[in-house]
Amino acid sequence: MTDLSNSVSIRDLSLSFGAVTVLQNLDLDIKNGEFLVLLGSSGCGKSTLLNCIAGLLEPTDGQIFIKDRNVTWEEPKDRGIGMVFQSYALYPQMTVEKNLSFGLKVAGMPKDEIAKRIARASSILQIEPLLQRKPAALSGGQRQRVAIGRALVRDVDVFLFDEPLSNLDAKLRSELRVEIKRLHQSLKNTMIYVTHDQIEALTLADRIAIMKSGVIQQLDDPITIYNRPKNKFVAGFIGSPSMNFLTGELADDGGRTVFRTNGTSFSLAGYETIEALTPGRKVVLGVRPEHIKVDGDLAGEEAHDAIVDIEEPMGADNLIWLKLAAHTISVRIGGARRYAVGAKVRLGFDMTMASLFDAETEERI
Ligand SMILES: Nc1ncnc2c1ncn2[C@@H]1O[C@H](COP(=O)(O)OP(=O)(O)OP(=O)(O)O)[C@@H](O)[C@H]1O
Repeated sequence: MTDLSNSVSIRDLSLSFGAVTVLQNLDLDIKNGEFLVLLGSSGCGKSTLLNCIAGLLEPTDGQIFIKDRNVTWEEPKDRGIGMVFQSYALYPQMTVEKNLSFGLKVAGMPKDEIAKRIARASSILQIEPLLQRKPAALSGGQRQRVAIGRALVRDVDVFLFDEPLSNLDAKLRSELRVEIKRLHQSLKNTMIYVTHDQIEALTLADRIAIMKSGVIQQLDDPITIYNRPKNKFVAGFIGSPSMNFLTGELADDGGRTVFRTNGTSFSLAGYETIEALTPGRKVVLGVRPEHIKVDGDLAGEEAHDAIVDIEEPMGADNLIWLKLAAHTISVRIGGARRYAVGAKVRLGFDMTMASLFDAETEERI
């Protein structure tokens, strides 16, 4: 049976650097074996939160529990965590093997146990052929594997990753991403992973915590975050190109409420039973590029006139940017379908997949 108790619990955590408050009264529970991604743009406080869990920063207030033990004031080495940084942080003068064994030796672990752990970690990470090399003779991807190995040999409860793939080129990044996922599937340890890369977050996470200005905006599984974003910030942060936002208002159209912008009306499928849809309310309609259909597939559906502005063919997909009244809209269609710039087309919005936000609070309706 899966153990659903918490691995890491953060209670009422606050941290300020002098007058600058980075985290304020933050609560977060991470389950045993969970892969939790802290996602947010630069400066939102995700590294600060990770460093508090690691014990590299002292919180101003609040508590941190790992496996039900209050570790708020414990040394990093006593917390049962292993940390992997963006910068690898390997000892340049030591071989890979020494880099892996050093911490264990200092802790007084018997030689044969150290050898066993290095053999296991280097087999999992496929770095056996590199053990006698020094870091300077390794590629970035290999160095990061060794850095992960150093956390692995310590046999920790919780792995903490701080943007571990940011220094690698795009191809290597996607390869190592798959390996980290595989590592989690086989080890089943709790992993907390900081990134600003939404693809890493969507592909790796069991749950994503999206942060803005030190506050968790939404904590959910990737599909929920993608399809039912809690507010306009989350909706716009996840998804590339970004969700289309149309500002307008609700209006009464012969007894049913519709969304109206620049004289165009959109029926609100899926929202029929929501009482908050008062005519006159200012709202923002959010629709992802893949939830808009173009021409052909529109038999009998509500359609809106638009003009093709720019085409961005991307191989498997074709991204087209269109002018719809005063709005610029992006639509993702199959790569084989091409449109001439200036072409007049008709768009169908899949309103069952759309999101409505209050224009003022930006919260989901
Ligand atoms: N020692 C410090 N003194 C003052 N302010 C700091 C200090 N360390 C971090 N900050 C501030 O705290 C905020 C959060 O920083 P943090 O590094 O946690 O952000 P982040 O989301 O991880 O961003 P990045 O991805 O750029 O690392 C930032 O505004 C930063 O300038």
